[in-house]
Amino acid sequence: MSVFRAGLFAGTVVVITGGGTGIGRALALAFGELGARVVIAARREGPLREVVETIEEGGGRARFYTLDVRDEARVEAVIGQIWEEVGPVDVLVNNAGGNFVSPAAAMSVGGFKTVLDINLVGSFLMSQAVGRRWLEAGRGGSIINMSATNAESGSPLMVHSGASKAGINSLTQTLAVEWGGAGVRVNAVLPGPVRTEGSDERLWTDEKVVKRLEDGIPLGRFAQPEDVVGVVMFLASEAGAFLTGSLIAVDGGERLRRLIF
Ligand SMILES: CCCCCCCCC/C=C/C(=O)SCCNC(=O)CCNC(=O)[C@H](O)C(C)(C)COP(=O)(O)OP(=O)(O)OC[C@H]1O[C@@H](n2cnc3c(N)ncnc32)[C@H](O)[C@@H]1OP(=O)(O)O
Ligand SMILES: NC(=O)C1=CN([C@@H]2O[C@H](COP(=O)(O)OP(=O)(O)OC[C@H]3O[C@@H](n4cnc5c(N)ncnc54)[C@H](OP(=O)(O)O)[C@@H]3O)[C@@H](O)[C@H]2O)C=CC1
Repeated sequence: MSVFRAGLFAGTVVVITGGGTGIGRALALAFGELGARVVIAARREGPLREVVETIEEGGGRARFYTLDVRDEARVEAVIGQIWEEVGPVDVLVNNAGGNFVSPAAAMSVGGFKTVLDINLVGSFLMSQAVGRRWLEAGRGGSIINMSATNAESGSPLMVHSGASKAGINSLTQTLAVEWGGAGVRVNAVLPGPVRTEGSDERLWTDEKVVKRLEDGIPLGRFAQPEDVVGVVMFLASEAGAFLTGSLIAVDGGERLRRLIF
């Protein structure tokens, strides 16, 4: 049961990239439960189809489109299709993301650019395709970018991810200012470590590291995808009507901890 009121997002079209797994999946299910028309988009059909079926089994409405957020032509085509087939988008959640652990000195420029392209360029392309249509139609909307706390701290072995998320924070603030007059709000959520399919496979593979990280989280546990949902709902709803350009950490206090004593 959601703490938000039933039907909060009825009549609202919400697009979530990377909505087939992890944080994006949790968001898709939550928006579906609150009445949104949920559109999820990522590369693999299997996880997307499962989420759409789960939402529909619960009485919600959802559909999926396959796309790579790095592919400008495909992004433009899919956003055009969504406008025609589902309706004008109200909320865009740029959640698709990639990361892997590598010492900076050993990372290929291809690896560095790959993560920049997915996280930063992908968020730009999606925001541009949706934002252009909002500006042309003279209607507002809400963009929520999935950043991370490594944007604001030194997180070794993630030089590509940290740089991309810092870029996302800047993108968030600039678009908030540039499009604010048109009624477009742009905010970012910064999770700390979260257990998800993608991160368990690539980042949190060593249980000793997980335990050490967990011991350093003031709220005493690792985040689950559901921990990120509430703040996104808040930002997407009328309760967030006067928030734009805000960067909100959701990390149980992890970023503040200094192990001195
Ligand atoms: C503590 C405080 C916490 C701080 C708080 C916590 C902050 C965490 C922040 C973020 C967390 C997350 O994002 S968790 C989300 C994790 N989920 C995901 O990553 C899902 C999507 N990921 C993917 O699809 C892949 O992993 C990814 C590599 C990113 C993209 O796949 P692609 O098929 O496009 O790319 P590929 O062709 O395989 O690879 C492209 C290039 O990258 C290189 N590459 C790929 N994997 C590599 C690896 N493991 N090590 C080295 N290099 C690698 C390849 O060699 C290629 O280099 P060249 O041959 O030289 O070109
Ligand atoms: N887990 C964590 O510890 C943290 C995660 N985050 C951020 O949260 C977001 C979600 O990550 P999380 O749920 O953990 O990871 P997941 O790997 O579970 O989810 C990432 C999703 O993004 C999609 N995706 C990846 N690359 C592309 C692409 N090029 N085009 C379209 N879709 C793509 C994937 O689907 P597919 O492979 O089918 O394309 C996948 O569904 C990311 O932006 C991540 O950086 C932030 C802080 C911490």
